[in-house]
Amino acid sequence: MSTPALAVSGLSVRYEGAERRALDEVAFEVAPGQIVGILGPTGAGKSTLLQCLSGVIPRHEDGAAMRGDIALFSRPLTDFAGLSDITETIGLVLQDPEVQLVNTVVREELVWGMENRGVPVPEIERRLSRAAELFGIGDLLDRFTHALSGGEKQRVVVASVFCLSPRIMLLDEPTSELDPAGTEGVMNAIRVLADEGVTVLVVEHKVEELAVYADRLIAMRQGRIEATGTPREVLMGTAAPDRPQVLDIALRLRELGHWESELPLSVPAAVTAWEAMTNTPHSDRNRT
Ligand SMILES: Nc1ncnc2c1ncn2[C@@H]1O[C@H](COP(=O)(O)OP(=O)(O)OP(=O)(O)O)[C@@H](O)[C@H]1O
Repeated sequence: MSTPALAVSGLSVRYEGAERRALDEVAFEVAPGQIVGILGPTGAGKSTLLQCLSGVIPRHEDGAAMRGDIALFSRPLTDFAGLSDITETIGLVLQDPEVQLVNTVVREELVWGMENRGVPVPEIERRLSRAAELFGIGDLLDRFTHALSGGEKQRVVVASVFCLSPRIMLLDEPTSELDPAGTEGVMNAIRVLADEGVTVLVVEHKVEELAVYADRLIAMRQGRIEATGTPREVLMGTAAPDRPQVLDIALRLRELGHWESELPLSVPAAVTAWEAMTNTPHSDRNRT
């Protein structure tokens, strides 16, 4: 691999008074421009991992003892002067968007971080209109942040981190409050950014979406990495915490001798495979 965007080794965290480690000897690398999906049941350590990668632990979390090494583009995290220095490279979107919204109006929310960084006005305007287009928030720019729905808040928070133009984005369940269309919109935007070279780590419970959009998955349990690889490798393996329902159905059909094609990880892939197997276009089946 060329210089990894992220390199983690021997990363362990124990919260004060906790019986077990929240992270236990975690190690992995991520290439620039990849989307890595992080899966795992509640308490697996996913959020703790993102907080370590963004320097929140240990710098802003006294109650967590951390050891191990993290490097962003080969630069050890310990070499960064402070959180504001780290956020030049890495942007974190927390699980709860309320915590991250600090301005009254959406446009101010998107602009203030750029102004604080001294981004020139024409560039602020450019990023603002790109964010509005990518995350579908053009009609929200003049709304009060407190009056947005949960899903709207999530899109605004992701867009405001995008506006800071980080090389790595860490997203903690960025679509938990979004409907299927909103989820697809955010995932598509993430794909566009990754294709432009931004590295994205996204914690998600929506496994079908991860199967489609992620280049790699990391499956965690009890602070450890249980499996890592392509979505197919991880979701077909025994360590997968969840499987897309469509994959389970196709597996069952295969056992019964009714599914000859490659096993699908998403509904569109299943439809395409079904069309090929039955020689029946999906739209025709809808009409009959
Ligand atoms: N601030 C904290 N103080 C003490 N223990 C914590 C703290 N934050 C997390 N933990 C514990 O660390 C472990 C990992 O938590 P973490 O939030 O990282 O898991 P997660 O995989 O993100 O879970 P979820 O999917 O529910 O968000 C859990 O046992 C949790 O109770």
